[in-house]
Amino acid sequence: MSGHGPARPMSALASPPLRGTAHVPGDKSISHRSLILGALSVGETRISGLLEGQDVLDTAKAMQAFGADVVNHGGGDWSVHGVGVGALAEPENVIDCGNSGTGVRLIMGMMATSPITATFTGDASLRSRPMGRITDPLALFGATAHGRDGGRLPLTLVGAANPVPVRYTTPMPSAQVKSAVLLAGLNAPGETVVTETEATRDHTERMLAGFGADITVEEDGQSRIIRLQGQPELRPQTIAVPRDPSSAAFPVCAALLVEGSDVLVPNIGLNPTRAGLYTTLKEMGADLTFENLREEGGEPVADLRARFGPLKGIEVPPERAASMIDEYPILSALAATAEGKTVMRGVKELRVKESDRIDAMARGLEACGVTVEEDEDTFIVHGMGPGGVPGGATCETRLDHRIAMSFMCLGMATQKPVKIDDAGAIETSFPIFIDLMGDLGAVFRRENA
Ligand SMILES: O=C(O)C1=C[C@@H](OP(=O)(O)O)[C@@H](O)[C@H](O)C1
Ligand SMILES: C=C(OP(=O)(O)O)C(=O)O
Repeated sequence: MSGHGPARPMSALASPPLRGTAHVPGDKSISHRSLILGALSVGETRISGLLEGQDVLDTAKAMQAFGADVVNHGGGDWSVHGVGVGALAEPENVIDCGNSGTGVRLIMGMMATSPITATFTGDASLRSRPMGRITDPLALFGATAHGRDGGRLPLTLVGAANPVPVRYTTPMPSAQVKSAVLLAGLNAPGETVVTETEATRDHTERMLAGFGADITVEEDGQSRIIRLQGQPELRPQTIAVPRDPSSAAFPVCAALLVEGSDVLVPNIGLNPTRAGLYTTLKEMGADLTFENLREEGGEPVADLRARFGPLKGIEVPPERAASMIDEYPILSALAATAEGKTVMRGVKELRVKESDRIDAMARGLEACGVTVEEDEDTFIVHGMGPGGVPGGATCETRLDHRIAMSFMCLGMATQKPVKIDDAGAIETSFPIFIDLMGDLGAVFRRENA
């Protein structure tokens, strides 16, 4: 969907202690990949716990356009009858990936080595995001992209008729770039090798192995070399999607923000390539426990319990950035209520997300009375202590779900309410956010546009 209708302003008021259990939705990264790999397997892939956020629904629709049969059985249960590697149909219309960088970038990778052409677009946020980071490596396989200035959407990708395998080192830490190259490598004859110098989320590698691809990963510290043999026959799978640690971050951090809170967030995927926020919170002194640590579907899972308590500002090291890249907005909101400053280094990738997240958080926090400092790659928040943030501002959300949810959480613990100009983007990743937080005790108020 390339837009979400009229703006929906909303305010967060001071909250009583948050109490209860928060069942957050399925992991967004794994949900996209389940649909895409399902479409590339011959036969039926069954998925339970799929995230039914708009980003993933747009990917489901795209898979239909490429020839897969995607069925929603209700209650998070979906099935995909795939066409197989190398057998994608040419879409009859433009593929609209809405707000989703993951969706459009992985799908471009998926089709780049098939002899078909597709045109991609998205909402104003997605149309502003760089796609050259994907189309450059896809050109090495033989695909051709015709996009707007800077490789932006709308963009037409002409898949390679005679693809060749590729060796590629990702120039920035990006699981989307790595995954696009691996998905393209699936239909290239021979071995495609992707090297990353900083480890990023590894769901694509894990899931490709699960679907029967011949893939190996050699790790050397932070650096990883991934080798994939092209043209496998992928086997359909039964997938139980773990709950999303990036969504769990909101009820967890809200509990750490609001005095007297005690919240349980069960069944959270804690893949080490995703869990950097939780390490950071512990370093800040958070009362956070991991109960029932176990393994489910090849991913580590635990029940998180967060209780309010004093937090101190810390330095978050740059090498941790990839493992918590989507959590910096909520961390910066939380940091505003800690004692002392929180320094986040190595975070320039935040500038090319759904919005420039450093700028969006900086301007909103300043409007709420918080002192911040920034340069291209660093963000510093000066904490004002529990109850110390004035609030009383309207924060721009810029079509960015994580900015919207971060300011809604901050407003639960500010002296005056915090208003956001539009809650609409929250639907992309966490459609039940408002109700779930309300059930824990949060007080949100819809405002007039
Ligand atoms: O591969 C993925 O599922 C994702 C990778 C990350 O993006 P980058 O690859 O651009 O860092 C992350 O921000 C996004 O929410 C999901
Ligand atoms: C960056 C994000 O998503 P995407 O890149 O898929 O739009 C996110 O969910 O925070």
